[in-house]
Amino acid sequence: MEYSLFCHHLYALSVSPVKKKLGLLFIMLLLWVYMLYSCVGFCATMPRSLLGDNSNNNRARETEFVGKYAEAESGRPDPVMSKLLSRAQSSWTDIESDYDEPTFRRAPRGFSKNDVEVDRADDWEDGQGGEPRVSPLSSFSSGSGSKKLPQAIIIGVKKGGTRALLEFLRVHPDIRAVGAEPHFFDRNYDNGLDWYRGGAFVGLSAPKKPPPTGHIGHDREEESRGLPCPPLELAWLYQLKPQGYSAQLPVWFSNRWLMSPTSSVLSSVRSSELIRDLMPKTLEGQITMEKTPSYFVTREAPARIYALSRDTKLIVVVRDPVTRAISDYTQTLSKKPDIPTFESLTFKNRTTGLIDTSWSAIQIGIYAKHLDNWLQYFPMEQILFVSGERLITDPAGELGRVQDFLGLKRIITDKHFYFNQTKGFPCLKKAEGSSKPHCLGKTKGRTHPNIDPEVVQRLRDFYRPFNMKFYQMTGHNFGWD
Ligand SMILES: Nc1ncnc2c1ncn2[C@@H]1O[C@H](COP(=O)(O)OS(=O)(=O)O)[C@@H](OP(=O)(O)O)[C@H]1O
Repeated sequence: MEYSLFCHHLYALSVSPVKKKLGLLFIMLLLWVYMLYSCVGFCATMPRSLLGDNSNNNRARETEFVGKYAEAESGRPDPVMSKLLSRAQSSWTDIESDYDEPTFRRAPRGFSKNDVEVDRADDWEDGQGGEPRVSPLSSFSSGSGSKKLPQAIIIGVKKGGTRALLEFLRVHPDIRAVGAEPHFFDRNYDNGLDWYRGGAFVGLSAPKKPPPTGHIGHDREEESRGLPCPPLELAWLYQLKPQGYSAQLPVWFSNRWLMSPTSSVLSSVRSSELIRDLMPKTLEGQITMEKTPSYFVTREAPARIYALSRDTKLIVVVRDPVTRAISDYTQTLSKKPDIPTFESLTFKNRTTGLIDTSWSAIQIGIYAKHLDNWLQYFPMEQILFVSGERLITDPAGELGRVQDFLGLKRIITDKHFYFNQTKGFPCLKKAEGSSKPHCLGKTKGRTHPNIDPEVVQRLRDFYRPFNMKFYQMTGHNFGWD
């Protein structure tokens, strides 16, 4: 019966020209609906960033998960997490941090001893903290992997050798590391998790609006190596130009976007004025890492990291606190040549010989005190102490310990290093993503000024009991005394 009805309709269509047209229209409509359906399916499989998926939905789902996790742990809403979660709702375009603002801009009252602690632009400026050497665009367009929050963090110490450790670790195929220091758990915590995982405008002068076309990422180091400017992944910028990026990468410079920046412009652009990408994409089994040495001395950092994940593995590169203090001072001196001498900054009162423990260069080296703060949240087994001294004399040995700690195969061995006589430090035979040898930049391994031996001795005496306590706590004698 149905069959004959269908035949009848077909017959009727074939005879009437009006019905013929109607039938044709109907078929076109069907085709159109089918195409629409396919397109919707395709869009759903596109990377969420391309779709501008900063949607509250996804964030809500994710934050709900983290929040529940934190709540379940404590049995009540976690205030740290609540703050984090509430901030995670803010829009991408609001992200503008004081990431790189040197203290002396904020405090025009002349030199403060502790400028040194907050003035942490060095990694960016020398390019060591630059972009991932593999263009993020490639992973973005291929859609391979996903951005994860770090499972392991190098939390300190400043001037301990943290950059060397991270650069060496990046050679491992199972490690993906953020080049720059995110400073999430100290300065940028209020930016929320999306900022930490994703990417952002950073710096004071970067505009809230994206450039008209692509975007940039560049640092001196990459330029000196002759690499092309790597574009940086930033979802909503790609939305503006989804077909790809231009080889002419615009740069925000002197309050405007330069569409064809010259190399001299690029080399003078402060990294804080670039658009940065944070977490790299990782594949299953790969570990995401970052390093921010100031975490170790940040009171709130342990609780914040714990709130995010109590399983985070922590690595601390420690170095003789006296040499560390001199290294710290040398860094400040390189930026502000007019500062007082190390000797005069060391003492509250030179005649009484009272050490000024409020000076961050001194304060950071009281490792036992800072470690105590971390042990309130993390067990000792979750913290690995790397010797900054051994990292120079036996990098492969220290890297072996780190790989074991991270549960990775020992892939980085002495075959990866050579000692560069000119640099005076071990360097990589091949850096990650390159076939060329790679030493750290000139801000690593500076020549230290000569310090009065009496002052050095006084500092050694000052640190000795704290060092002993630290050896006791870690179960390891670092041999500084
Ligand atoms: N392989 C290699 N190459 C160059 N430099 C090396 C290396 N290994 C360790 N170091 C030491 O690292 C010191 C800088 O430490 P950080 O990277 O932790 O500094 S920072 O806190 O990120 O500014 C730096 O301190 P200074 O010598 O005082 O400049 C170096 O001594």
